[in-house]
Amino acid sequence: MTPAARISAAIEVLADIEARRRPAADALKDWGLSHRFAGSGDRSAIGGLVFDALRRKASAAWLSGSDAPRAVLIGALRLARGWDAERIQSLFTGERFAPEPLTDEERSALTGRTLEGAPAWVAGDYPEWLDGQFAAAFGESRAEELAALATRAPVDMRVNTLKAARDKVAAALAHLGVQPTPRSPLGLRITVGEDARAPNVQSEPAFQKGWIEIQDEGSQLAALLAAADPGMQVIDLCAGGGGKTLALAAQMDNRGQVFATDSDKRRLAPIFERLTRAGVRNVQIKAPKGKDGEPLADLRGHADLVVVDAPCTGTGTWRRNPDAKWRVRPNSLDTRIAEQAVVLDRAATFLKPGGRIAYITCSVLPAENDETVAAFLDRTSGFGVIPPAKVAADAGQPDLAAFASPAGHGIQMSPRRTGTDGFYVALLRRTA
Ligand SMILES: C[S@@+](CC[C@H](N)C(=O)[O-])C[C@H]1O[C@@H](n2cnc3c(N)ncnc32)[C@H](O)[C@@H]1O
Repeated sequence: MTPAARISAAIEVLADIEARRRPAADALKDWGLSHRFAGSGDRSAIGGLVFDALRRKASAAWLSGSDAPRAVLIGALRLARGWDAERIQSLFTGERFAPEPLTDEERSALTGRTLEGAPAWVAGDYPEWLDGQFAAAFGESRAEELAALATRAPVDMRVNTLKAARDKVAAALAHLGVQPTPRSPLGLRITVGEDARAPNVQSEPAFQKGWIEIQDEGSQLAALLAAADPGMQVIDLCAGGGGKTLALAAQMDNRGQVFATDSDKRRLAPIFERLTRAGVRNVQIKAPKGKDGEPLADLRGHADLVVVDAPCTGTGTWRRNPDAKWRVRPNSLDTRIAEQAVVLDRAATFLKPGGRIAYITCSVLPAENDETVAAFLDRTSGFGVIPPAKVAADAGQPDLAAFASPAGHGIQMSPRRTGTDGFYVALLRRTA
């Protein structure tokens, strides 16, 4: 397919997402199935265009003066890819498979309109109903913070220290242009280029040998801040596919024990193969036992550390999942907040005196970060917050102390602040 034909296809997919209110991944998959001539390069280029348009949907519509899929894509080519009117026009020729030529209005919008005077939710590309939450999180800099969350994320990997050192892995992946991550001592990063196409890291021998896991630097830092030491008894209560479990086991150098569980058995499925590939030997998977059964009942009062990588809205990962930001609804936020309370109350039952809960989300909303922690502390005696500066220093990341959350209970990362996804981490110690 020509570059122009890919743009026409992306407009078609955006129209389908809009008309049928369906997830972008489903619309892209269907498009691929009904256009079998398109190769994998075409499909990934079209996906890149669609995701760039979703990242900048509100600001692109503002610039173009219309929220029609074609207008949004034109605006996004300018905003996300820095294309000028001439370059855009060179592809909008109306020739075979190319989109129709730019109209006079489209051309004048491209050259004349700017984001000056746009409200924060337009400049920052987020749903207006979340403005109060972002104002509480970031104050006057919320448009800049959210604009950073609307950029493309790099591909980050965590080096598995059970099997390899970072230098060795960097040498093995030199052909992908990897660089060390700025903060995590375990991370390597590949910056994604203008065409938004990321290399297929999973097909690399280094991946297959278990030297690396794909994990955002913020997620790596969250695991480091949890400070699991060799020999500890650790519970990973929301283990899901095991991203944090693997990081904790490596930090513990395969010594001590990690008990990994999740309320949804299906989510645990990938973990078994991942543990084997990574050479992890100190993890026990505890599948959930129906509605009321507690698979960790014999660990009550025993754990040094319970990691709660909580269910959340995922606002901190909008760079990677831009579709999600236009799909999040007030009732889904309420549901997540209720789940967070349940999981924190459950976590508290496993700690021995002096033990800690690491409460982690990939969200930047105070409602599911500081406010969830504050509500837990209000209803639970015998717990206190470990000051973020101490948490940061103990994990060998003193610079993160500068990013304390608004109420000061945790550390709030973000693309603009820390160059990572928007992870939140609070450490709570059982004092009695
Ligand atoms: C953010 S995801 C976990 C991601 C995972 N830790 C990782 O690093 O790949 C949150 C998980 O919490 C689980 N969850 C939701 N409510 C729960 C509960 N009450 N107890 C345990 N797990 C729960 C969900 O099924 C989901 O897998």
